This record gives sequence, C-alpha cells and structure tokens, in this order.
Amino acid sequence: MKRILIATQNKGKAREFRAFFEPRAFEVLTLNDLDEVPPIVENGASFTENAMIKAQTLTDLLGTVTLADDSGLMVAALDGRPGIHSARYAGDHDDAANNAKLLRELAGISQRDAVFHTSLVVTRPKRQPLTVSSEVKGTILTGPRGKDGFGYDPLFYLPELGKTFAELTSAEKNQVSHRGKAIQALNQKFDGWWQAGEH
Ligand SMILES: O=P(O)(O)OP(=O)(O)OP(=O)(O)OC[C@H]1O[C@@H](n2cnc3c(O)ncnc32)[C@H](O)[C@@H]1O
Ligand SMILES: [Mg+2]
Repeated sequence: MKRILIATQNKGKAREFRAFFEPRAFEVLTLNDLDEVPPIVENGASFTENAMIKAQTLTDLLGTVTLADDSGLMVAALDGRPGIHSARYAGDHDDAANNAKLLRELAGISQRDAVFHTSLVVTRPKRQPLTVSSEVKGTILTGPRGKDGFGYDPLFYLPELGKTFAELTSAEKNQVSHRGKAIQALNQKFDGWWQAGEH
C-alpha cells in the first residue's frame, strides 16, 4: 500500500486529510504515529515556506512521501495578524487562548473581515515538491458559535452560509474551507505529480 506522512500533530487537520488520501488507497500516518518527532522549526516568512520546511525536513530524515499544511487567519483590521503566527498567537499552542486574544484585539472594532489561508506542500525523495494554496473569506464574530471543528473555527463566520466553521459538519466544512479548497486544488495536480515520478 502507498503511504503518506501528514506532517502535523494537529488532529483536526489530520482528520480532514484522511478523507482525501484513504479513498486513494494511501495509508495515512501523522506525526502522532511516530515514536519520536524530529524537531521542526517553523521559521519561514510565508505559509508556503513553513509548509515546505515541515514536509522537506521529514522527507529528508525519513525518506517518506510527506504532506505539510501551514495555515492561518489574516484579519484586515489587525494588519493581517495573526497570519503565519496563528498557532502561537497567544503564546502557547492553545486554541482557547488564541480565540480569547483575537476577541480582545478586535474589541470595539466593527470592521471584522478576515481570510483563512492554507498552503500545502507534498515532498518525496528526489522530486520537485508539489505546492498548492487556497483561501476563504469570512468575518470574526464577537463570541464563539458552534461545537465542531478546531482552532479558530467557532469565531470564523461565513456570511453566505450564516454559520461559523464550528457549526458545519466536517463534510460541509471541507466543501467551503481554505483547506477543503486547497485539497481540491491538490486533487487536480496530485495524480500527474505522483505518476511523473514512477518508472
Ligand atoms: O502541526 P501543525 O500542522 O503545524 O499544526 P498547527 O496547529 O501548529 O498548525 P499551523 O502551524 O498551520 O497553525 C495554524 C493555526 O491556525 C489554526 N487552524 C488551522 N486550520 C484551521 C481550521 O481549518 N480551522 C480553524 N483553525 C485552524 C490552528 O489551530 C493553528 O492555531
Ligand atoms: Mg504549527
């Protein structure tokens, strides 16, 4: 069976990727399946650079086909923050603290437009990486709504649907989300990229 390592410890992300790769007969592993996770320093200047660092580090160390996702929320009224620093916006990797800080920073601000971005990079030994990105527009609510999803989902509101990401099932979220659309773009390119390396 073909195998792909998803370079993430984020269980929410991992769930969304399994739905893409498992029907394609890939065995899906994540960093949570490794005995030891190598240190990965996400010090790139962009989402794509950070995804490249995560994926290439693991391909180089382990020889695995690896997919990395670097995502983040860009809020217009905050000059694009938290952006590439979304995971540690409030200091630790803590969803509740990040959401609380976002609400504090936006207190009293009525212009609450935001964009959620995902960059995906897939690497494998001796091949050019495959890169795709996607975004979705929404607004930031003044308080959380919904119980599903992860991260900033309870605050990220889609005016067209009248719901936050946390009020959607994961299938519904995948239809419209930054990651879902990036996965659809990956879907357009993945088979050609995969076969180009087969001999
Ligand atoms: O191990 P990795 O893949 O790096 O996992 P991470 O959680 O650190 O992920 P990122 O570095 O891409 O940081 C993105 C931040 O944005 C959050 N996030 C990413 N995708 C999201 C989504 O679909 N909905 C809500 N929040 C999301 C996530 O919880 C992090 O706080
Ligand atoms: Mg991270």
